[in-house]
Amino acid sequence: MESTVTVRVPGTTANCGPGFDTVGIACTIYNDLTLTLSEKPGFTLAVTGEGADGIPNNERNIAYQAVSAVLNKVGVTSPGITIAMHNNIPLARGLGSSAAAIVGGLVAANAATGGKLGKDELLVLATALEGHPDNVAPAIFGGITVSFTAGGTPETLRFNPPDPLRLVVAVPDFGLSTKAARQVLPKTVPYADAVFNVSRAALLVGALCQGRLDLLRFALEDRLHQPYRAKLIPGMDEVLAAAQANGALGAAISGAGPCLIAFAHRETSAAIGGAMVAAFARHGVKAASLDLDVDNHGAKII
Ligand SMILES: Nc1ncnc2c1ncn2[C@@H]1O[C@H](COP(=O)(O)OP(=O)(O)O)[C@@H](O)[C@H]1O
Ligand SMILES: N[C@@H](CCOP(=O)(O)O)C(=O)O
Repeated sequence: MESTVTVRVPGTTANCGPGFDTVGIACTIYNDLTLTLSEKPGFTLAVTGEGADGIPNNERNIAYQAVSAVLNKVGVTSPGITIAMHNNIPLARGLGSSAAAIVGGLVAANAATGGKLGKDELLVLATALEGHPDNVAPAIFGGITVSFTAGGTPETLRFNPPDPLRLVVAVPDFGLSTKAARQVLPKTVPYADAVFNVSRAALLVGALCQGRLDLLRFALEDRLHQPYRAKLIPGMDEVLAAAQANGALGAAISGAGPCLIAFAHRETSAAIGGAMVAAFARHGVKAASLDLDVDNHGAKII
């Protein structure tokens, strides 16, 4: 019997300043993945769109690994596996392309085998493949997620964004793998910096829940990862300052970077995007801007 499923998965912005490896938001930029399971033996994988040339089309592909993880978990063997992906999320920029590929594979395989796994179980598989839960959680659940591990099991608290919240992303023309951006982080941080981040992360969640967008300029401040990653993103401080000077509610690195993201009201978003791109240009970095909303659905079958 043949089963074909297409899944649309949102990109995600993780950390949101102080919420390192914890807070994530789904954004209105999407990758599509079509999976066919069949009795006819064979494996094919094709990728189009963003970064297609550099993505493996064999068993090393993380979307294929995600499909396999679900088949193993539910005890299904499929002689034939065909995967076709179309990417709109830029690769290795800090918008969760790897999480989207993983979640696309998991959700498609789960649907194609009768939907035996719930979203919580998909979160466990996705976190194991991605290594941290903050992108995969909003990619699965949509909205804003606060993820944590309890007794070794990743879990997430999901809530809707305050209305209206616009996400303006400056996307540089160079890639930075999350792995490389994690290697510059220190093993320990000063106690005062940890306390600073606890205050900001708690404020971030409170401000987003209460719609206190005026507090985001403080709530997006971070001392755990951004200061260390600044050397990987030319002009980072100036780009963040340009966003703020042009009306941003607050600004931060998106994920592990190099994208920088400003939280904004709709009416100021165009000016903020232009100012961020211009500030990158002053540091010799070509960039483009994306004007996104929060995606409230997460991955869905289309
Ligand atoms: N559609 C895809 N299929 C398979 N692998 C992908 C796909 N999209 C991204 N990846 C993998 O994820 C890597 C980028 O992940 P990462 O460094 O975490 O950055 P980000 O998730 O911020 O884009 C790519 O180099 C590629 O190996
Ligand atoms: N918490 C992670 C988030 C990585 O997000 P990505 O979109 O860059 O993959 C980190 O900061 O390393």
